[in-house]
Amino acid sequence: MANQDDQFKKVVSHAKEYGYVFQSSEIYDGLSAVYDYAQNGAELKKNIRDYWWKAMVQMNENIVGIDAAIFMHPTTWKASGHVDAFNDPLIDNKDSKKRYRADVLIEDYCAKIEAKIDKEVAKAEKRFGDAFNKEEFVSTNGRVVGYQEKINTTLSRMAKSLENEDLADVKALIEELEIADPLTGSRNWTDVKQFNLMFGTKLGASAESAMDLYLRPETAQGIFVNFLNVQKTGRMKIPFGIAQTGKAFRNEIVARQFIFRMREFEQMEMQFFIKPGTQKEWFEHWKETRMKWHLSLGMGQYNYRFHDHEKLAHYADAATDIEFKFPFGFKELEGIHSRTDFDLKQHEEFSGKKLQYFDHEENKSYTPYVLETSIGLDRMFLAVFSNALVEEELENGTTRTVLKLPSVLAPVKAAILPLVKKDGLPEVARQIVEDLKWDFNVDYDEKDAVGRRYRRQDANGTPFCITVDHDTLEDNTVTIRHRDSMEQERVKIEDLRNIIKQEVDVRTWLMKMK
Ligand SMILES: Nc1ncnc2c1ncn2[C@@H]1O[C@H](COP(=O)(O)OP(=O)(O)OP(=O)(O)O)[C@@H](O)[C@H]1O
Repeated sequence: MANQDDQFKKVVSHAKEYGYVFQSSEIYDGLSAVYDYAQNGAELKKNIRDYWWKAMVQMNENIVGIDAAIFMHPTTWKASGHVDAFNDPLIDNKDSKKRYRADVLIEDYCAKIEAKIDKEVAKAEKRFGDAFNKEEFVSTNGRVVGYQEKINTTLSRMAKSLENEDLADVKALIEELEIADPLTGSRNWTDVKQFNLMFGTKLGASAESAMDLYLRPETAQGIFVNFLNVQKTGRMKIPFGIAQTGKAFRNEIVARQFIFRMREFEQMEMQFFIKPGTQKEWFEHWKETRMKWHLSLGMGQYNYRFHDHEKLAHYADAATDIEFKFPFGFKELEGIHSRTDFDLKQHEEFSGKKLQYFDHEENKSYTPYVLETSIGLDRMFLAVFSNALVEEELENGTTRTVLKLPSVLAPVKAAILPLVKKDGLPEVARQIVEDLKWDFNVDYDEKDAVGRRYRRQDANGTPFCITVDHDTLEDNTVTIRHRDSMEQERVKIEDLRNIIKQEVDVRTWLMKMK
């Protein structure tokens, strides 16, 4: 656990030190769970967004993108169910005055038991060596079976109580399990209450005419209310999708883990409108397609897993999460939901407008079913960034910090370095910058010895360093150094553009989805 914590701390401090993520309003001591993307972070974020947009919109003839407003008519949120049901159960500790999510306290309790199971497994693995059969061990070892049962009964009781809105039982469970405030150890809890996560605001100048509004807690509803507009003006035929990226806001009770859980964040969502009855096939299709998108970035298959939901939201008939192994364990990165016709039907009812599709092949109208893929851009940023940050032991006994970002996403694609600040080398290097900047985001760096500059660019995730030396003046060649292998080769200046393009081009990466 200490290792995971250390790794996570390194991620957070590296993100600050190299201009990726800053605490918002830091000079005023920050604002809890709100972050700003800095000069490199903004580029990385934009590149992730573009990579998603190209895979979803540009590569699919039947998917189009929109950009709906953050403010929406307040009835939208009544229809969607957010006003009544977008709640988290909260509990306060009377002594520490700290507020927690009751379900998270219980889940953390279970995670601790899970850690005990892992410990037992590791011990047994050490004892039995190659003869160890994990599956058999966890299903027969008395202590492990007991732990597992405890987790199962706890989680299923919690799920049932939450579903039945039996908040008294959630509190009873916390008391029975003797769960204490993680900060102070106090068990002096208030009752569990529901807390709506939407931020409210007002539209209009005078108090009398002002209208209560919400900041959208998800981007999906902007797609649903525009469903017919897009379908008609784009002459879209089912099956088709509408995608959008944009800010969403949730007043999370406990926002923690850096940019994993924020109060202002960005989503990349796509709603795919389909014929009723075909949702199972499309659910499988999008599960597979979205996983391929993740794997195309080469961040290791073992870092991903599906988590199929047993307990479904009221609007869904199937749901799965793509979980990623963050520095603090496997957690949801993306949700794929089969949302039935719930949203369109609700908006029909609340607006009084028909939101149906006329199917020319079947010669009838129906309310389409919807398959949703929804991923948090900030979470994806954290996945990419934390996975990329490594410390490597080098042959000469030193270590280097390197940010092995997928080169298609790296903020700066190449750094151009004159070996020395004289003899006309800076001028040649500047000329290369002038030439490459039309195609790529490149950096010019002449400060410090070249070895230090290499290290700086490694830590910044720059895939290529291009060094201009005295031979360049003779034969128009430069040294190009590859970030991950540290290999260097001599190439012609005129070939640089193609060499870089081949490596960082979206096409090269997205082709891996095929
Ligand atoms: N507070 C948040 N901060 C950053 N990203 C978020 C936040 N809430 C949701 N997301 C992202 O939006 C995606 C889709 O939203 P969805 O409503 O399905 O999340 P969720 O199931 O409420 O997430 P969680 O269970 O982690 O709260 C999530 O998979 C996640 O990547």
